[in-house]
Amino acid sequence: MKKLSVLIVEDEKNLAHLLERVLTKEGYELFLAYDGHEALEIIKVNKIDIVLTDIKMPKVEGMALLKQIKEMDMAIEVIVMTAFATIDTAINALKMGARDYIRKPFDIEEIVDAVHKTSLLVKNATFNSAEQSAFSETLVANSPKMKELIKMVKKVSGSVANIYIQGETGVGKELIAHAIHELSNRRECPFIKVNCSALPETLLESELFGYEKGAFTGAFARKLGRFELANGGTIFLDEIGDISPLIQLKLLRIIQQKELERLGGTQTISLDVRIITATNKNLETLVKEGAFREDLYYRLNVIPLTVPPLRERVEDIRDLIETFMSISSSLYQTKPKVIEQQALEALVQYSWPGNVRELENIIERILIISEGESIKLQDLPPKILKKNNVPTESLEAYKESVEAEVLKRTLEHCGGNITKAAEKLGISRRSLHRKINKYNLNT
Ligand SMILES: Nc1ncnc2c1ncn2[C@@H]1O[C@H](COP(=O)(O)OP(=O)(O)OP(=O)(O)O)[C@@H](O)[C@H]1O
Repeated sequence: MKKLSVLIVEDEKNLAHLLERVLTKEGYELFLAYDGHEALEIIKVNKIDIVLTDIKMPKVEGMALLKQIKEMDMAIEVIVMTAFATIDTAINALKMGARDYIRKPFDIEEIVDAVHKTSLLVKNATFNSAEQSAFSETLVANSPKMKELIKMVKKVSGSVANIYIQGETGVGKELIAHAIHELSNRRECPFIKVNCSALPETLLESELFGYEKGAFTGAFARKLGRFELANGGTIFLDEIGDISPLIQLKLLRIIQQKELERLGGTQTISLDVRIITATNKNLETLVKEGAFREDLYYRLNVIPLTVPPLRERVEDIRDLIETFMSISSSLYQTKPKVIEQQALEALVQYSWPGNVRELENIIERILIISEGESIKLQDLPPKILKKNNVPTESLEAYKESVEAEVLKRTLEHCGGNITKAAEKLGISRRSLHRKINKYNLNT
């Protein structure tokens, strides 16, 4: 973590240098000013976290300095030092926003303690605002339905209860699960995601619960399971509706006993993991059909959350476009485009079966292939234009134009290196060669 910076404002040079030496040793980055003017100049051009200032000083007096610092940046914490400490000056300083005051003469330890205490506050504030902005910058939630959901997310993030997130494919279930973790007091521990539908039963079992060396043929070394890795934090089990009866039973045991044993192991490991599950299937129906254990369903579904489909929150579309435009344009190093009203209206009318992920993909493609500075109706894919009666090229021609453009950009990005480009595109070198010939990209 970056060192916190402390500015000492003190006209007694010997004292200023003594404080500088001691606080540097304590791990702070130090700045020195011998009067208030100098202090303000330093604050203007440097990122200062804590100011330690004398009250009686030439030029700008300590109280006036405190006022100006707070006007410049409320987040800077100020500790005042004074030889004339009456209760009144102390109270005034605190009223004006000082964090602490210290009476002169003081022990050096007193100053170090006060700076340490204040630095904890600074670190917490920085951390919280970083989390907060990470949360709000990436997660668009302006529609009434999303605002309601976010309200719930904030409410439940503080509890330890298991959460079950429902919602169609691509609505943002994982993003919400992550937000819950980031807003909880588990944020400093891991957030571990497992896609339960991606692995066959035995692999999923060892992935989740881990195994000891020799537990089965091929278990050459101990492997820690995802539950163990998530200890203290959150595990996000995506596509939970797809887990087999055996895994359902093991999961139920873990939730009940709050401990696990690795496969082939005898040691019991205590677990403190919050479980967030998600699925775009209807888990209740699976329970009714006997495919999912009812007792497990109730354990997982302590707090149910539903992420609404995009068609029910079209108010978010404009901001989502802006978010994806800015992500993609920095990825492809191109200028972001603005959306024209007609095009926005067409997007609002579309049904969005693939939800936010589908919008994300469309914006990425438009940024790559469309030429103008803005997104026009004609730039939208045929499936969206169909409803708007806009004549357009055939689907095949459209697909090919996208493919050619993606290949061209990737090749450029990889400096013409076929192996790298093929790897990036997830296709074989042979197939890339064929496409290069097809689209005449050699020249
Ligand atoms: N509200 C939102 N604001 C910004 N981006 C979003 C929002 N919702 C979803 N996204 C983005 O859309 C994409 C799909 O979201 P995510 O993977 O969270 O959906 P999901 O519901 O978990 O999907 P699946 O059903 O396939 O598991 C991600 O890239 C995510 O960052």
